[in-house]
Amino acid sequence: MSRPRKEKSRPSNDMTLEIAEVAPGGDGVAIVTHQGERRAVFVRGAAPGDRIEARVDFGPRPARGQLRNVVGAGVDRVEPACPHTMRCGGCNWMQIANDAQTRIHLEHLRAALPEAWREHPVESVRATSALRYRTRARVHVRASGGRAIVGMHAPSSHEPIEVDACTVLHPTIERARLELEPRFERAHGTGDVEIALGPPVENDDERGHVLSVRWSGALPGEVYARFERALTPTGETGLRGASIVCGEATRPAVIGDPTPWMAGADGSPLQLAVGGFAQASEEGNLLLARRVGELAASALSSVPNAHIVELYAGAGNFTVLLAPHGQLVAVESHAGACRAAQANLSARGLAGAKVVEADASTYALPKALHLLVLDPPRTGARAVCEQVAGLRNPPRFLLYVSCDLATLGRDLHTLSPLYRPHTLEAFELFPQTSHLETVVLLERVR
Ligand SMILES: C[S@@+](CC[C@H](N)C(=O)[O-])C[C@H]1O[C@@H](n2cnc3c(N)ncnc32)[C@H](O)[C@@H]1O
Repeated sequence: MSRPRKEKSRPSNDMTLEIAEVAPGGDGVAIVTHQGERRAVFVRGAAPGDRIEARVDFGPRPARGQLRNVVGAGVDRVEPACPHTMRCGGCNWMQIANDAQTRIHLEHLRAALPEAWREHPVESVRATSALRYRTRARVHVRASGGRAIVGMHAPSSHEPIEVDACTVLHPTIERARLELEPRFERAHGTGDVEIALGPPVENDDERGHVLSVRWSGALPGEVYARFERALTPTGETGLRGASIVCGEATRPAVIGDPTPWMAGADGSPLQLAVGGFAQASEEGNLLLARRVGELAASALSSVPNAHIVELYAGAGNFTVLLAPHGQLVAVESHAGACRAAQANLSARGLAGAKVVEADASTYALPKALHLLVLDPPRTGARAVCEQVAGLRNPPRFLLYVSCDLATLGRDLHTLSPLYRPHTLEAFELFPQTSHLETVVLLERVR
């Protein structure tokens, strides 16, 4: 007599699943029949081709599976470089080989494109470092009873979890992260700390870091005193400055110089805004920004004194490369980023470019425009693309830099009747994660 199948004695939601593919959000997807219905089950931490045991919750749609055990590894599965990957919300693709990450990203990018553009060639640009690349980190602090926990968010949660080492952080950022916990001793409350790099120096080992702290209530004086004592001079790795905003305060307490910096793609340092946007990887950004500059230059090569608008300009990462090609207006909503962009332009003798502090989504585009550059946040640029689609004379070239495939796809659909793809490039700026940076240069068809 054959033994009864083990699955039958389990509760119905403990299942063996075959992972058919990975969804753009990063989860593995299995298709199962549940109560006579075909259901998709999304599982964090799964790789394509995996056979896994999972506890499945059919309540939400799609259903959610919690990975219990990998019983058969798919060909793309690797041993994660970090032991915390299932507890930490930071890197959702540590279990997928780097080559496969790139292949899946390209599949996701193609699927997001308007159908008529899916055969267009897509270049993939690999990150030079797949570990220790993040030059910016946000960590979460919870302090009570004299002790503080500094950690990353758990997946789909705002609870900080402690990790003894983070393999994707740049060594300077990782050192700074590990120094934080004792600095918050005897504090009470919760907070977020952004860790970024200080000004570039010749020897990268001597690069300092800066902190931007946002705390729920008041912080005791001894915490400020610890940050002050930690300040280190240029030429030594350590803290260059901190900006601390507590409770409802609108102005920060400033210790040292908290200005974050990164290497600019034109070879000069680029000042960033405290609390403003910064690309996640300095090294990856050099590849990205250089390419944006090259594509703009090639699009405008036959247009003397071109009119260029750059929306979502940040602190001028691309602005300083676009400004030499014509009359440029850069639009950004963060006041500190606008000041930094202006300073970066002035430091390069490019003060003729105009920086406008405004909402890009309602910014009225000028009638004659040769190039429009967009680098929106993950929510994309729906209103801008609708405005472009309604213009009598849309810009001849549109360069869209995106960090979110879903909103990029939506916006390209709006633009597709007017434009054809000139260049499509996928930048692996966030290795070990499902996130992808995309650069799309479009040329007007009529
Ligand atoms: C993805 S970042 C790009 C910044 C810059 N291109 C860079 O590479 O550093 C998006 C920028 O858009 C800004 N932003 C977000 N919403 C905005 C809006 N409605 N209007 C103008 N700028 C906005 C953010 O402050 C941020 O600086």
